[in-house]
Amino acid sequence: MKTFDELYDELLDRARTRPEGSSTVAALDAGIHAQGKKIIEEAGEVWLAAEHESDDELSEEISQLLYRLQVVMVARGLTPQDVYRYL
Ligand SMILES: N=c1c2ncn([C@@H]3O[C@H](COP(=O)(O)OP(=O)(O)OP(=O)(O)O)[C@@H](O)[C@H]3O)c2ncn1[C@@H]1O[C@H](COP(=O)(O)O)[C@@H](O)[C@H]1O
Repeated sequence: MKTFDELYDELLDRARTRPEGSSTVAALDAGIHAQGKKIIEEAGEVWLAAEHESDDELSEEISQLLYRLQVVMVARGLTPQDVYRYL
């Protein structure tokens, strides 16, 4: 179990250390266009899960969307604080 901020710190560390087999390193290397497509894909899955699936399945889809948003944050050099100031 981890918080949004803890996941962000983990992804930042992956970007810096580039460990073998990291999904995050692969996603960062794929570029902003591919990262954006993943956001759209996961957002669609959240929508479908909200209409048709269980709370557990919806929670998992939301976690994947949060992850994909964080990949773009890391790629663009945004911190959680950059985002929180608009909440
Ligand atoms: N929370 C996530 C996470 N959510 C989703 N994903 C990635 O998204 C994939 C699932 O998304 P899809 O439904 O698109 O699956 P897919 O179509 O089969 O995947 P692709 O073929 O498109 O890669 C997973 O296989 C992961 O590659 C994640 N990858 C990593 N994390 C967390 O990020 C941290 C760093 O992970 P690594 O960079 O892999 O070390 C760890 O805490 C992980 O738990």
